[in-house]
Amino acid sequence: MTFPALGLTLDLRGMRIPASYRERLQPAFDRAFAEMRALEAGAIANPDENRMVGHYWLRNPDLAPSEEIRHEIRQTVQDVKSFARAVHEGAVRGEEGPFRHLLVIGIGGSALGPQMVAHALGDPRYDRLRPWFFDNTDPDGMERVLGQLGPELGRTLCVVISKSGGTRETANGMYRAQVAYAHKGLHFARHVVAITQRGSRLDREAEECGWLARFPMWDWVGGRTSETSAVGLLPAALQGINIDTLLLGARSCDVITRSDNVTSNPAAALALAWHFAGDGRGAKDMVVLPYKDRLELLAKYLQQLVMESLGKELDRNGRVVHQGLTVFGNKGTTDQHSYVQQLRDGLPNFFVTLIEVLRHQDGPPVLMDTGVGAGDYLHSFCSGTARAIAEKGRGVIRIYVETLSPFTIGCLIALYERAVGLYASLININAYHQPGVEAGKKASEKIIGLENRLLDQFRSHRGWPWTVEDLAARVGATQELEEVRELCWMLSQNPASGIQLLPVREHVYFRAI
Ligand SMILES: O=P(O)(O)OC[C@H]1O[C@](O)(CO)[C@@H](O)[C@@H]1O
Repeated sequence: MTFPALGLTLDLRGMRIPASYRERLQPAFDRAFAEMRALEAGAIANPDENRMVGHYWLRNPDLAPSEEIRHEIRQTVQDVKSFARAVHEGAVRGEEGPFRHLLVIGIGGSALGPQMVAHALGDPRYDRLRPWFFDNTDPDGMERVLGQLGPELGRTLCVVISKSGGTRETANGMYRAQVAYAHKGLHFARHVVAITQRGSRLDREAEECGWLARFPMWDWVGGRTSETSAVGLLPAALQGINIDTLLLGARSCDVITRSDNVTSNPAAALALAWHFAGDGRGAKDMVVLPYKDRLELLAKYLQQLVMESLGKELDRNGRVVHQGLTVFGNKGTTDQHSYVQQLRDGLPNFFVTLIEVLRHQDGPPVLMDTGVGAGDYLHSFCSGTARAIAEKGRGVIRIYVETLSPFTIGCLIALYERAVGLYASLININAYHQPGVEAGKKASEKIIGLENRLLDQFRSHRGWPWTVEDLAARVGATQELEEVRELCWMLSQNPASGIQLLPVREHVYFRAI
């Protein structure tokens, strides 16, 4: 199927989907289309959290169910653009001059979209602000970024993004940044904006401390579908990317993927292909291989969009189903020299999506010694790999986009958002909550609590050599012996903790020095 208005072609012939399979799924598709219509009209499509699901409104506010929401969306886009303009013109500037760098602090849906878009559309040679990211609580990762920013911190604008406003990794990133500014005698508040829900902890801090600006997130936008909200738009606009065109790409794709006809709706066709490949149970993994360096982070972005949405224990009727669709991939042709060997000859537990950008570069190509350009090779490897994999009976989806631009990126984002939503309806799961993520968060809080109790114990008995068992007993954690052992080991490997490991014959002791 070719969509000239999108500059996009989807070729599913390599999936060999029998017409009878589509016909069998037609009633499920009819339901999925009806559910999608209801979702776009403002139904509580995320009943577990009692929320509407409104990412499609972000690029077409007229669709939103109330005037208040329509106004907020429009106003936010205006505010994003005015703020970015003021930054670019130097009207809003850092304490040491006009902003030249952008440090985005966020995680998951509050980082992956901005990272993917920055990588796809930016260029350090021309970016208005150069983007950097804290997307983890890894101190070494943060130091590496700060080290590179070095003397430029006073010309670095931080964008702290957290829908909930309470995500620990993001709070740590923000705290580390605050310390860095303070260390240089700079005021953090004059170099930072927040994107979060009104009234969240982050929002309150931003307001109380007089940050440069605050932009809203809403409970009806999920993190993994937030690229067309301020979460994605503000970093992109600051970098100098045309966000109107990105929104237009998403809106144009929405128009086409709103069709009720599976054979002419690329998102529905993708959902059909995923269903066929994995028998509606995710039995086959989805390998995403864009043949384009700039799209290297697309698979990582789609990994969250697809796996956090579809990886669910229960269906919407509360039955245990253990659903999901595993996504991985980096970029072609590079991956051909890595795991593609297995794709052709090994376990047939996957289907592959090859994404090709037909225009290779803006300027004229440098011809290779063979008389053609490097991009011609990129095409030949993509096409050759598609054939080689298909020859072995493995499923191949091909997506062609004419050029890589803000329009195309908006279009790809919208295409996959809709495909995920339709597929979730087909398999009867709620794509818009993520109950599983909470378990890990709660467990980690307990471990931090245990670490604090251990440190208190160590500090109140400096020099005393403890066995793990004795320590666990002293802090009331005899049931968590493994956690105590891991913590002591981890602390002893970080000299700043002041905890030492003392091997004495066959025993291991730990002590505070
Ligand atoms: O934007 P927040 O609230 O900081 O959350 C970040 C990410 O964390 C998650 O809730 C999962 O932990 C994602 O769904 C979300 O994108």
